[in-house]
Amino acid sequence: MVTLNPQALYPHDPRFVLRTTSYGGRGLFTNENVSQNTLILRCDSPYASAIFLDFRKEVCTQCFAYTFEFNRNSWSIKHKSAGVFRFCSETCKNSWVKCHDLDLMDRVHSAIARALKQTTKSSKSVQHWPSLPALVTRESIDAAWDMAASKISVDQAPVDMEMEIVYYVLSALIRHHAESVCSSVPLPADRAIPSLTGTCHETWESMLQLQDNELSHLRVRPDIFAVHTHVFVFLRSALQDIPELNVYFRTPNLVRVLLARDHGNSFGLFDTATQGYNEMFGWAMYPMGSYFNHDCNPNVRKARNGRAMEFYTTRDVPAGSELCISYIDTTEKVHERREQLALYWDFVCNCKRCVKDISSP
Ligand SMILES: C[S@@+](CC[C@H](N)C(=O)[O-])C[C@H]1O[C@@H](n2cnc3c(N)ncnc32)[C@H](O)[C@@H]1O
Repeated sequence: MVTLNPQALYPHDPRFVLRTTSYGGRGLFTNENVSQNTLILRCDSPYASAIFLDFRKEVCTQCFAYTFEFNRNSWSIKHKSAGVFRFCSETCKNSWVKCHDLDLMDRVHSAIARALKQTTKSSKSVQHWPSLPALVTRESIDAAWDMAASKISVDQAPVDMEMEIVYYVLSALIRHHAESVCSSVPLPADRAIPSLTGTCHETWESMLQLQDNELSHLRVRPDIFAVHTHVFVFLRSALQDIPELNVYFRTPNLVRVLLARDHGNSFGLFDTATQGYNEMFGWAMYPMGSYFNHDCNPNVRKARNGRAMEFYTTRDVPAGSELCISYIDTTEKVHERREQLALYWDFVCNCKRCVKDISSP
């Protein structure tokens, strides 16, 4: 059971406070006047992330630089571990190497490769799998998870989209393991996890404090249940001989709470060079950045800066105001904006601009 203590979440910065809003759970408010273009939050590194499989050769694992922005086809600097990780420079490769337990990474990636060989490839999502009943409730989701978790292994390999979630979950669990090692045996300074010492203190605990969107999401997308449970059973079977990680699969709880917070809280990773249409090549969770509610006339904008996500005010903001970003393209008309927010974010936007636009179309 997670105890929500929102006030304790921004202890490092007394300028901001989390409060419950009348319309959309908690929101982040400023205690002071903030002038335009102020950097109000910098999240140095995501807690969990994944690059879409199609982009793995083109996106730097460390700084997320995208080859397209540099007129190249792929990054050639690889880490020997299964050839999965590509980097734009030796500096990025070295930064990544410093923050990872390479022996563990090697064993995990060999285990995943072995598990993939033992399953059959299919272009369809998992077949003959427990599904959710028509009435989706907490209880029915619990029962369906128990049923799915009672499966010992899977015959069918995860499809590409599921493999991306496999890597996303792995990134979080490897990080969670590193935190537990850090808290018992402090790592030498040059092996410290950067974002634990950076502006934001992202931890498993800060991930747990995010809004749980499992029920609302599965009501809209019940098909995602098979995806999540397939990922869990596949990973549990693949990692059974990895003692550092197999402890996280004794029950589905850890993977489930992580995935329950992925939807609705994670950020798309987009290229930063293109004007107008930006290409999305992956997604990432920056827990401290996930308290900004949406507004169609936002006073905060987000900007990815390498691996970091930064948040800047778009105008002068008076003390006491809520700080909001936009989750969508706000140049769209009100009906399109509301449709997108309902479809992808499961809420009806009632921001001042939407209310005004609806009453005077
Ligand atoms: C990234 S979280 C923002 C923080 C969240 N309110 C909380 O308490 O953790 C996104 C979720 O906040 C709520 N939300 C954000 N903006 C909203 C809005 N304009 N109207 C209604 N709900 C909103 C929705 O539940 C959405 O899925």
